[in-house]
Amino acid sequence: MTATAPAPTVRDMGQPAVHLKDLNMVFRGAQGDTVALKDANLDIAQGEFISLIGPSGCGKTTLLRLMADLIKPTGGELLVGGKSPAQARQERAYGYVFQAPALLEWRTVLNNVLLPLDVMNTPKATRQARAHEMLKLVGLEGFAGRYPWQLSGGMQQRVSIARALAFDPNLLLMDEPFGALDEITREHLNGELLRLWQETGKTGGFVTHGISEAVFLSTRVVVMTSRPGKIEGVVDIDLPYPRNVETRESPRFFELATKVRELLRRGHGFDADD
Ligand SMILES: Nc1ncnc2c1ncn2[C@@H]1O[C@H](COP(=O)(O)OP(=O)(O)OP(=O)(O)O)[C@@H](O)[C@H]1O
Repeated sequence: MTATAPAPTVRDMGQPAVHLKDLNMVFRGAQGDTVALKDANLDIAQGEFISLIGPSGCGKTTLLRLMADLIKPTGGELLVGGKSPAQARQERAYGYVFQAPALLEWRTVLNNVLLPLDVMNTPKATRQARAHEMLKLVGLEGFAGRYPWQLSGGMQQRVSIARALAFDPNLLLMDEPFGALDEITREHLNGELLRLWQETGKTGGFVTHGISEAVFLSTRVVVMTSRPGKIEGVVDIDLPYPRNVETRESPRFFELATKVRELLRRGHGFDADD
């Protein structure tokens, strides 16, 4: 399905959804220190969709994990919705989707989506309705009774997204959710994710290796480089909505993809002619 909802209102410059100021993350190890993130500065506005792109090891997952309070920064400032990541986590301000679907094989699709609601003891009367609503949102209402192993990889990731949205978080963090899928399935799911983002008005943080995917989905693409991991540049994606197959074939799409590619090449130390 292609996105048909009206363009979202982004860049609400009130309280940023995420605020990074000189953020640093150094992993200390027996073999020496790894500077996974150096002096990162970024504000993500409410309702934006930001992609993080860059070579392997440049700190994309680290940045996402910091936002999700899965690890603590070694320096700098990080606020999620104006609060510390720990507080944001307690208040269920974000949902997290991992690279692999991470579903419980012995629970049905519905019960996987219900899991966080069960754990948090959400009132029983609303739990089921909420889980069904989320499955509908990701286009899987007919699969509630199936088990994860009966679904394709793409469908499993949609269940993961439904589960991450169960608490109605403001921020949806996704770490290469479609990385293992074939190109056409990924393009289809990009369209679905864009629709979902527009329908829900969530703020999106998305890690990817795909330039097309990043440009198609995002309001801005954050290009990162490695050794040490840092933000090399940010590309504004001014493609109109709705975005669809034609969007990917438009001259502006190619211009923006080229811009992202040039920043990536600069980060790699390649010249334009290499
Ligand atoms: N828990 C950890 N302990 C030690 N080093 C770590 C840890 N997590 C990440 N690193 C190191 O930090 C750097 C950044 O890793 P990160 O996983 O954030 O990169 P990435 O950009 O997401 O890579 P990829 O695209 O391959 O997933 C790497 O050099 C990695 O080895």
